[in-house]
This record gives sequence, C-alpha cells and structure tokens, in this order.
Amino acid sequence: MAVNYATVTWDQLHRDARILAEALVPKMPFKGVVAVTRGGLIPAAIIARELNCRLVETISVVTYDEEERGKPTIIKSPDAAGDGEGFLVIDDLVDSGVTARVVRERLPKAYFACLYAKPAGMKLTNHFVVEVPQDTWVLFPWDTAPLFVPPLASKTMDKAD
Ligand SMILES: O=P(O)(O)OC[C@H]1O[C@H](OP(=O)(O)OP(=O)(O)O)[C@H](O)[C@@H]1O
Repeated sequence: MAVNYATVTWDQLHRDARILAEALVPKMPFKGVVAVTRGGLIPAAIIARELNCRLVETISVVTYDEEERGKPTIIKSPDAAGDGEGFLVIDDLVDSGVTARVVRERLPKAYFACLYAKPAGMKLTNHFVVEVPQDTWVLFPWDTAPLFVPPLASKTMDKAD
C-alpha cells in the first residue's frame, strides 16, 4: 500500500526524459520506439524526438480489472516491432514489474528503458533514470492539477479559534 507521494512536474518529466535519451545515445541506432501505453506515450514522444526515431509503435497491457489486480493482457500488439530486435521500449514507470514482464515476453529482443523504477521491478529494465521507493506513489503531470493550498498562518489561526 502506497504511503508516500512523489509529484513529477512537466519540467521534471521532460528533464528526466532527456536524461534517458542521452543515456541511450550509445545504443543508437534504433529501428523505432515502442511506447507502453498510456504512461509511456509522452516519454516515448520526447525520446523519439531526441533520438530521431520516426517509427513509433505502441503496446497496451491491461493489468488492472476494476479495483482488483487481474491477469495482465495485451490488448494492442506492437506488430511493427516484430520480436523487438533493434527497437527501444519506453515506459514511464516500472512498479511491480508485471507490465514489463509481459512486454519483454512479447518483445524479447527489444531494449527496455523507463524513467522511474521501483525495486520490485527494476531488474526487468535495461535502463532507468530514477529509483523510487516501493511505498511511494508517483503522481505524473497528466494525472494532477494545481490546487489552492491555504496559507500556514490561516491554519494556525483556525486552531486558535
Ligand atoms: O510494474 P507494474 O506494477 O506493472 O506497473 C507499471 C505500469 O503501471 C502504469 O500503467 P497503468 O497500468 O497504470 O496504465 P496507464 O499507463 O494506462 O495508466 C505504468 O505506466 C506502467 O505501465
């Protein structure tokens, strides 16, 4: 169960995607990029731009059924990527590793990279940028919005009332 939150802003995400792209330069050229939807879509777009990859494929793995964890299923296959040879797979986060395991089974020859990785799944990646503690829930910019936060002084005054 997640007990901590780590908020990632658009700027941080862009910076981390560029850091990942730079680390991948020695692995070039790639035939194309496979984005793990949906979280991998925006990181993959940034990295495809940096690495000059025009071919962008997607794979969609559905892991959760309602609130309960279900059997992971590929609902969109990355047909253009074959067995993954020469392709770069990009996801935003590897958490338990369930999604990454399914993707790797489908694309065994691909290079798998992500921005953030938790200990339970990080061994399934070829490269990641930032390690995140297992109990931390990463809040991505597409999942969040700025909210008004009351000043500390007003909270103190409320207590005094
Ligand atoms: O390592 P795991 O425990 O499998 O978790 C990681 C996966 O979870 C998130 O996707 P999610 O299933 O939330 O779907 P989404 O990207 O469409 O929101 C994330 O984008 C990864 O693909």
